[in-house]
Amino acid sequence: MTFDRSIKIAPSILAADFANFGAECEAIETQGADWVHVDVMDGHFVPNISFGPTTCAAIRPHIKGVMDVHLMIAPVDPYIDAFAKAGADVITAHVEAGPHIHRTLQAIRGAGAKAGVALNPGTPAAAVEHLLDVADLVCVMTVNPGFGGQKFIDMSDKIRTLRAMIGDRPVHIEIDGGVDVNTASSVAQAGADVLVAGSAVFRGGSVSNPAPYGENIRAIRAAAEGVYV
Ligand SMILES: O=C(CO)[C@@H](O)[C@H](O)COP(=O)(O)O
Repeated sequence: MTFDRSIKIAPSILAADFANFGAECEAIETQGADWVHVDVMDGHFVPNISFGPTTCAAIRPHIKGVMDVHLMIAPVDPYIDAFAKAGADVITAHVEAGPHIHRTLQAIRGAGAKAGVALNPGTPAAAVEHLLDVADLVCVMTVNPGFGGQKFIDMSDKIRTLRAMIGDRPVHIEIDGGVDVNTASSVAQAGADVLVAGSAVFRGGSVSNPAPYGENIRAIRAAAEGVYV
């Protein structure tokens, strides 16, 4: 995985057809997705249950690019190796998920993946200030995690603060929750480069009619890059 700050669209398969993950991953990549975002939920850290490392391993052969795994679980550390072995390129853990996030990020890198740290809407940017040398990505939640299709919460100030804090370090800023053609521009302007979008990408399409996925991805990308279509 090489680092750059260009806009990357990462569809969340939480909004895909759960009976057809492999084909859905292939469809979104064919339609222009840069990364595939995989939301892992445990029914404990967040009030919803999605899937685990076995599902990640099953979809891995259907993803040519980056598999971006967002762990909404606590504890995290006992499961890092399983997600790394499942083929995750990026593993993101929440700063709120345990007392030793620095150790967790080191363990993710030690397992051979890029290390991401996520911040819930109520957690300030300062929570990652001393983690930026052990992190490859900071994920700013723009919804309270647990469900797709929620209303976007404006975190522009936090994104700007993080962007300044990161400086020249090769650390991505990812935005997750409620990203669509209306919200992509403000988060990109504030300094985000990875935009996770679930419902706004999968809306209107299917594996047998994937063209809307491409239209949705292009529209979000254009909004983020400042060129409205
Ligand atoms: O992690 C989460 C929710 O917890 C997100 O990845 C959502 O799944 C994004 O979905 P939309 O808000 O784009 O529908």
